[in-house]
Amino acid sequence: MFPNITPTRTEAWKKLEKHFSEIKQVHMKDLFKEDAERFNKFNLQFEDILFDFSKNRINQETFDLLISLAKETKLQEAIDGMFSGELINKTEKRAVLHTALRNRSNTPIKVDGADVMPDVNKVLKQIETFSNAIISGEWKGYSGKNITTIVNIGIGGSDLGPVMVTEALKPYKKENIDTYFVSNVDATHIAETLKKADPETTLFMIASKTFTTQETMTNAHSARDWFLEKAKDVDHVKKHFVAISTNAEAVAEFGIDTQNMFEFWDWVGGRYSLWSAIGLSIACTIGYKNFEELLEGAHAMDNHLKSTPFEENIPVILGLLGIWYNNFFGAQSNALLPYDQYMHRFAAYFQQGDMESNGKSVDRNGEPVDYQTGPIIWGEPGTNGQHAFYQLIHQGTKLIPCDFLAPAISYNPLGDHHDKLMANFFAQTEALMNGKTKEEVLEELGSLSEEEKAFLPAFKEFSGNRPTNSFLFKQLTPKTLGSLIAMYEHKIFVQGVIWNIFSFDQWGVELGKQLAKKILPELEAEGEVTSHDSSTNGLINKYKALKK
Ligand SMILES: O=P(O)(O)OC[C@H]1O[C@H](O)[C@@H](O)[C@@H](O)[C@@H]1O
Repeated sequence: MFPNITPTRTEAWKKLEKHFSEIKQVHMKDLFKEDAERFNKFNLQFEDILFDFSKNRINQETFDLLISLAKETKLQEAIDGMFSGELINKTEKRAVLHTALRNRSNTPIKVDGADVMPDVNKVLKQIETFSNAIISGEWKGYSGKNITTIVNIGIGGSDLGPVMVTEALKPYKKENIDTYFVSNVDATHIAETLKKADPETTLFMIASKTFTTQETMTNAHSARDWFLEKAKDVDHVKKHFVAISTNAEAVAEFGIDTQNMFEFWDWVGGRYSLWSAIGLSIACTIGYKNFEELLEGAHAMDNHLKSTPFEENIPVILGLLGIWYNNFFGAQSNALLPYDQYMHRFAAYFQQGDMESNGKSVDRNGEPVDYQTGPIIWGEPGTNGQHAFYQLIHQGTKLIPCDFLAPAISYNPLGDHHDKLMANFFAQTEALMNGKTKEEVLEELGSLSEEEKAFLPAFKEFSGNRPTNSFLFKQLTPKTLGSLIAMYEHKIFVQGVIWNIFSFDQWGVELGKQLAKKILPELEAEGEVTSHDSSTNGLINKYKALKK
């Protein structure tokens, strides 16, 4: 049985509250001074990834109490439940098995008594065959030319993962294939993309789990119209349109040959679907072997989560540290700061991953929670972020726990760029931890007037004691990226279990969708709209007047 325990009622939580009142004033600087072994105690190595969590506002007691919180909330049972195909997404009565998509050991995983692995392997084979045919040029467009452009049309989970991964793994990109992503229903997105495409050499991937999403269907129809304007014959559609979906009926209705459909299943959540056929654009961009490496990396992290004691379990510790700041220090957000330009969509990807999963305010019994749940996720790659928002992280009134991520080896070994980049990474985490005292400021101000010395230090002081996690890995290979993504996926899972919320549904995105459907005909009809509140009526009517 999946656990259902209110975290705030556990012994560990009560102890953590008491412990928090004792440790909240303690400065990390002193913790480092007191213990020369602190780094050694609070770092873990997973394959090529070093996880340093020593720059956190914790001591051994905090760590032990957090681990007991995970144990008391029966996290291990929850992990076992997810991996074994239990219907843990209870509000949708579904299993949660993105881990099966990358189950490289191929052990049977059962949903409703049937092993899902044969189907998973069948679709993987289909992805392999198809991506090889596209990359090799064996697959031809209607006029006999090779495919050179892929346009993936999807949104949310059917877009963000492939966007993030194809950007992150650009060094592995096949030279003869250019991949674009269209998500927004704003016509600008598709119009600007199609300017770069030629119908004879373009392949559209219509990616939608439900195949009913308004944005995706609208873009798909516009793409089809654009294609047919030149290709003329509807029979040519099958060479230029493939579908990725769980909804075969809707795919056929759209006019895509179901032979060109790549299936996935309702036990794959949209935001956890890049490992499924939704990853087809990834495989066609970087090659199937590299896509498989991505799966390997994720699988290795899955095994780590499943079978490593919590004390050495990276996603578990990452999740617990997040809870420590979120629920005890009152931190509201978590910044993801990759020092790798290729990872520039990483934070955007986990905005959906984390916020759609844990942005919930009722527990597993349907009762409102009286404690904080999912954080706001944000971030930009370093050093851009440094020159934009780090001011607030260093000296603002909000505590913002940050994750720094970087490779030791750059794919672009140009001059001393990478050392400079990394010098900034290390300097930032050090500065956030140490801060700068009044004495240090005064020393720097040596030659200034007494008046300035009295006035300026208040502004130039840094309190420090701002927590960071550091992830330093050898190089951003497909395998390492797979592990990093799975690590954050599992961090989200761990937190959802402890907060006793359902992490795998997303009812909160429905209301806006429903209302938009209702408003659309009102925009197209003649006359004034009066069916809403005065603000909404006013805006709609102004819009109708302006667009005339
Ligand atoms: O793949 P689909 O079905 O088009 O859904 C796209 C997105 O729609 C909604 O915003 C949510 O349900 C997301 O989780 C999902 O990723």
